[in-house]
Amino acid sequence: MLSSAPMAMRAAARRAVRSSPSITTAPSSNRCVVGLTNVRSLSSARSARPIVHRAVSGIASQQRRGIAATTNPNPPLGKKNASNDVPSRIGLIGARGYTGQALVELLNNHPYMDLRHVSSRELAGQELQGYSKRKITYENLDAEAVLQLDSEVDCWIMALPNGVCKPFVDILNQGEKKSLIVDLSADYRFDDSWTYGLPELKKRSDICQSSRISNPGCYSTGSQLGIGALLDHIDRNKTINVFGVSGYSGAGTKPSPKNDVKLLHDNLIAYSLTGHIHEREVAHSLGLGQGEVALMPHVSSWFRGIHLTISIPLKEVMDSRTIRQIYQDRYAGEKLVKVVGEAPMVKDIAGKHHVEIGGFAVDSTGKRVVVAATIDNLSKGAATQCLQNMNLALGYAEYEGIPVA
Ligand SMILES: NC(=O)C1=CN([C@@H]2O[C@H](COP(=O)(O)OP(=O)(O)OC[C@H]3O[C@@H](n4cnc5c(N)ncnc54)[C@H](OP(=O)(O)O)[C@@H]3O)[C@@H](O)[C@H]2O)C=CC1
Ligand SMILES: CC(=O)N[C@@H](CCC(=O)OP(=O)(O)O)C(=O)O
Repeated sequence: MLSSAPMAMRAAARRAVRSSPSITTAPSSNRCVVGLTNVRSLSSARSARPIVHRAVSGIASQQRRGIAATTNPNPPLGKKNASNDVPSRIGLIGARGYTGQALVELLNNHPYMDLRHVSSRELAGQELQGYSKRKITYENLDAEAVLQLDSEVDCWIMALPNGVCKPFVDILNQGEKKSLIVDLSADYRFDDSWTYGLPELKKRSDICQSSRISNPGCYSTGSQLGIGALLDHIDRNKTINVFGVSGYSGAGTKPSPKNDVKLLHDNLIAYSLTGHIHEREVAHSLGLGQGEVALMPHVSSWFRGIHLTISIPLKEVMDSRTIRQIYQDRYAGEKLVKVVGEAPMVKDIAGKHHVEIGGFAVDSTGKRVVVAATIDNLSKGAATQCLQNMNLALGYAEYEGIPVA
């Protein structure tokens, strides 16, 4: 919950901070140093203590919020710095959808984030349910309206279908204030001016300093974490095959055969068996060539959770134990990746925030391993990863507000 101080008092405090004559712009040369220090702090925060108040405060995020760098840019863990009393103000575009709902739930439990605006064309005028920190009414916000509200928001989350959020991004790009934008769609995942927010495999320091974060989706995140640890051992002349089955929430709320519960009953539907956009995304992001990864997606009758069976060709003979150890070493300390022995089950991952990787069955040649991974498409496949990225970019401890099992 947010602090119990009345809203008016906190608003006055925020105005005071913003209008402070002592506010200056930190020299750009400081940014990288602070960013790197942040990353070190984050690692120690992860291993050292469960509760970290706004222990790291990214210069980039302070500048976005009009707050000067403090003289001590890296305050001790557990101590608040000057900006800590001011929760980050969040706008959620596409709040009616499945990922939007998952984000509302997470933000409701985040100690330093304050949801301010939620948009839905269908629910405009209705009260947002499941958010207890304040009363919020759904608004129908177009791009112009979002720009008008930008001064009241530190971070916009775009939880819109693919191909819809460009006008919002374009208009915010024109504005002077560079609020953080995290986009859940696939629209900017190949755009080099955006940061691809997969913390476990990319540079956290880049995410910390970014104001445009493209959030990888469910198949992409599960596949990359399932393959990424073995990159140095893959036979690049052969194809990595990923057989995936998703729960139907992966298809969103817009009615289609892929979320038709009647059609899915006792059924499994294969779709986009070649050329799915996430196939290209996985290869691109892992630094592999087109055609090196084959993704075969399916959807079935459960609501949330994805199972991925990944067959990886190896360039040398390896055994199961060695491979499992490679995964354990690669993901040591990562709270949202669990390496297990047996192939994980999709029923165990629903509602959880991590990815589980196991199986590690090596065939009789010793040159092919089959790895199984499970991920909740709405959590680590979308909302949890979004919050992880927001925490990093807004200067909070990476797992703040994320129930880590
Ligand atoms: N579902 C999943 O498991 C995952 C989804 N994603 C990605 O996240 C994004 C959101 O997915 P999801 O929550 O499932 O989608 P939903 O279909 O459940 O929700 C879409 C949301 O966008 C709004 N919306 C739809 N069309 C428009 C439009 N033209 N203009 C403005 N608002 C619109 C809808 O509200 P309203 O119609 O009321 O305005 C709704 O709130 C997608 O890009 C998806 O690819 C990523 C990972 C996993
Ligand atoms: C069952 C189903 O339809 N799933 C979606 C994947 C959802 C997802 O991964 O979202 P991103 O598109 O943002 O990555 C699909 O195949 O397009």
